[in-house]
Amino acid sequence: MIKFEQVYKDYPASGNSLRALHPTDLAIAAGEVFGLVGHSGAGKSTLLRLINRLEAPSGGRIWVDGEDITALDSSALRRFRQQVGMIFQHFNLLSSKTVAENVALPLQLSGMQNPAAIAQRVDELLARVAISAQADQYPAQLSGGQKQRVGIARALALKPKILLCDEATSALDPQTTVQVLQLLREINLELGLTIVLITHEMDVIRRVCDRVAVMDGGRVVEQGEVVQVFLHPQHPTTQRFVRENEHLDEDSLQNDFAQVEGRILRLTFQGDSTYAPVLSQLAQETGVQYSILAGRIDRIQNRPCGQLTVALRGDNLATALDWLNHADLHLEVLR
Ligand SMILES: Nc1ncnc2c1ncn2[C@@H]1O[C@H](COP(=O)(O)OP(=O)(O)OP(=O)(O)O)[C@@H](O)[C@H]1O
Repeated sequence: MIKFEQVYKDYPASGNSLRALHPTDLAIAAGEVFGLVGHSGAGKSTLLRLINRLEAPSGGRIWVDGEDITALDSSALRRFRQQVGMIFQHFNLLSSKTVAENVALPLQLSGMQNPAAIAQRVDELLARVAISAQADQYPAQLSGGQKQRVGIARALALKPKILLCDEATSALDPQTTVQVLQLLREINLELGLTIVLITHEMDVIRRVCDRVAVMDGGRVVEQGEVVQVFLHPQHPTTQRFVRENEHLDEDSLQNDFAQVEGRILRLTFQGDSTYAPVLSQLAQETGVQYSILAGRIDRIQNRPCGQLTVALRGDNLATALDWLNHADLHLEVLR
C-alpha cells in the first residue's frame, strides 16, 4: 500500500545540504502496524512526514495505493492528505476549543456543514476513544492520555486509510502508554487502518507492531517481522536497541561466560514451547548438566517467547546438541 522507491531527502544546511534520508526502498502493507525505531536524528520523522508529503522528497518515488504521491498537484495533494491522519507527541490540540470542537474541526474544514451530522460523527468518535464524558472540557483540563485520545479521535474524523503516529506515547507514563497502544491496536483491527509509528522505544514496537524498520544515520539498517527482529537482531544498532530494552548488561554477561566451562548456547522458544520443561528433559535424556547464565520470558504481540543463555557440561555434549537441534526451539552455539 505504501511503497518507497529509492526515496531520499536532503535539507539545506549552512550553504551545504544534509542528507537526512539516504535512498530508501520500503514497502508497508495495507492493514499492518509498521514501526520505525531509531535514535534521535536517525531520520524517522523525515521518513514519516514524506508519507503524507509534509516533506517533499528530494528524489525517488512514493506510491500509496498505486498512486504516485510525489507527482500530485496541490488540489490532489489536499484530497490525498484527507486519507492520512496524524497524531503527535505533544498532541497539538487547540487550547481555546473544547474536546468536541477539536474533533469537529477537520470535519468542518473538509466542507461538512450540517451541524447535526457533525455532532453525530463527533459523538461516535469520542465514544470510540472513550472520552465522551470530557466532550465539553478544554485540553488544559485533560491528562496526557486523555489528550492523546482526543488526538486520535481527531485524526480518525475523516476516516483515513493511514494513521501516522509521531512519537505518540513519548510524553505519557508507562501505564497510559500501554492503554494508548492498546487503543491503536483495536482501531487498527476494527477499521483495517494502516498505522505507521515512529518511536525510540523498542517496547512500543514489541507491544503493537507487526513489522519494524530500524533506522540509523538516515538509513534503514534492518527490517522484518517484529518477532524475528527481537529474537534474532542482525545489525549492531538493532542489537543495541534490543539489549537496552532487556536491560541486559553485556559486560557482566561476558564475565559470566568466562567463568563457566563447557559449551554456551542461546535457546529461543516461541509459543507453547516457551513453557515446556526442555532443559530438564535434556538433562534426563542425555545426562548433561546445565547452568542458566541469562534468560527472559516475554510477550511479543501477545505471544509468549523466551530466550535462555545456558552453559552445558558433561560427556554427552554432541548428543545433547543433536537433541536440541531436534527440539521445538531455535539453537545458537555461542561458544
Ligand atoms: N527541516 C529541517 N531542516 C534541516 N535539517 C533537518 C530538518 N528536519 C530534520 N533535519 C535534520 O535531519 C536529520 C534527521 O532528522 P529527523 O527529525 O528525521 O530524525 P529523527 O530520527 O526523527 O529524530 P528525533 O527522534 O530527534 O525527532 C537530523 O540531522 C536533523 O537535524
